Amino acid sequence: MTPSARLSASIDLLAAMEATPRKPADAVANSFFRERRYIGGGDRRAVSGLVWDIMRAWRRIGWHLAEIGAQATPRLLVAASLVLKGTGVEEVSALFEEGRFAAGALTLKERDSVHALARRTLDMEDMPRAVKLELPDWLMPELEATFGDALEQELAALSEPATLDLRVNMLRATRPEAQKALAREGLHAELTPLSPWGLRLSGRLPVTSSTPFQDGRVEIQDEGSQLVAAILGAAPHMRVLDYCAGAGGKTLALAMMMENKGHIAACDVAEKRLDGAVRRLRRAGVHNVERHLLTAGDKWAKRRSGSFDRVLVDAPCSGTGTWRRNPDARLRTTRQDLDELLVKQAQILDKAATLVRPGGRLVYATCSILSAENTQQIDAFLKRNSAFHLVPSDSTELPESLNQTSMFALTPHKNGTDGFFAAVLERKAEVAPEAAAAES
Ligand SMILES: C[S@@+](CC[C@H](N)C(=O)[O-])C[C@H]1O[C@@H](n2cnc3c(N)ncnc32)[C@H](O)[C@@H]1O
Repeated sequence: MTPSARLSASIDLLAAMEATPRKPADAVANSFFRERRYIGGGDRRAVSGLVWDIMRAWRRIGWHLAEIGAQATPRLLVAASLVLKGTGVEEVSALFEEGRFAAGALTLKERDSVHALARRTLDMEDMPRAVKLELPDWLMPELEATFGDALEQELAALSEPATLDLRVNMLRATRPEAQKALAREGLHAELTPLSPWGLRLSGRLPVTSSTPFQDGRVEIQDEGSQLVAAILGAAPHMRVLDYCAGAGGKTLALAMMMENKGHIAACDVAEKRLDGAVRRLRRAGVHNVERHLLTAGDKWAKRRSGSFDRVLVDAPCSGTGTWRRNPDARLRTTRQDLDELLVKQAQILDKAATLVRPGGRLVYATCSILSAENTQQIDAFLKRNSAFHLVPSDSTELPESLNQTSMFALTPHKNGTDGFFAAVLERKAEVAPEAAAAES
């Protein structure tokens, strides 16, 4: 593709995103490229790179365009993004050339806007704080309360592109073995500093076509997500429930911790997601997992009440901890979305708690950085459920810095992971009748 054809494809992709504002940008991009198989890998990466850069600067570019009285059309967003990041006006105009597959020349009005932007830079002193930080206005107080003075640093780290983390499947290989196997295919990975199973690649590399991925020695999983699985402390022969299992990302890690021994029930309300786990479980050589689709009026949970040693609630959440990967979500999340999620999380937590055996443990986790979804949910749960209390994790797989912690809130800035929260709760053992009588 010529540089102008790449701009043209970027403009089309932005228009497709604008047409489906509630759909995650990566889902729109996937269908966009599926329908245009003629766009090769290098071009696809260049087009996505440009569009993702624009999304990371969405409010700031929009603010500049509003300041000069221009409309934020996909064409102007692309042109403005280039100019505001220092590309000369003439160079940008030349990129918008005529020709088959090209972006087409800038109109007179567009040229005027580009000229008006020439004296500006992406970040300006007089921008409102929420614009500078690429946040919806309503989220500012939430995040100020969570991060205080560290807000700028935390959000800057959440704007950086994410690393690509892998979890080595110890059922199939050790970390050094997997690392060597990847290196033989040109994929150079470092050990992750916190997870004992993690490898880190920098940049978007074609991992899924590599042999170690295809034969189940490695799985894509952020280091923070690996630590959420680790904090549960699942061990061989336990009965474990992954209540919001989705496509099984954490189920796979739990099965590995259990050395494929014991039983895992992986539940979810979304059939398609749960189906997505089948191939991954097979590839990883996991065979101690039963999948169960939760439906209204289902007796499954009732029959298993109080029967699990460990229960993981990887709750549906705002996903604010994964903004590095989904920069569009930063501006798509609404106050109403959050309010609905808070209700849902509390309901799921209460339901999942009934499945924990006396003396058993429940881990509540989110990939959110908002205290409303994290510590505040735990505080409220403990007030509603006096049978539970916070306890230090008994996992032997946590790094020293998190050893025996009862709660963590990881962030890209502090830990180099996605933002993840986890809290360990224990259901108090039932007091035996004789003991109760002696106490009274
Ligand atoms: C954060 S995702 C889980 C990701 C998954 N654990 C993983 O590691 O790949 C949250 C999941 O909760 C599921 N969910 C939503 N409402 C639920 C409910 N009422 N009960 C159980 N699962 C629910 C969603 O379908 C979604 O798959």
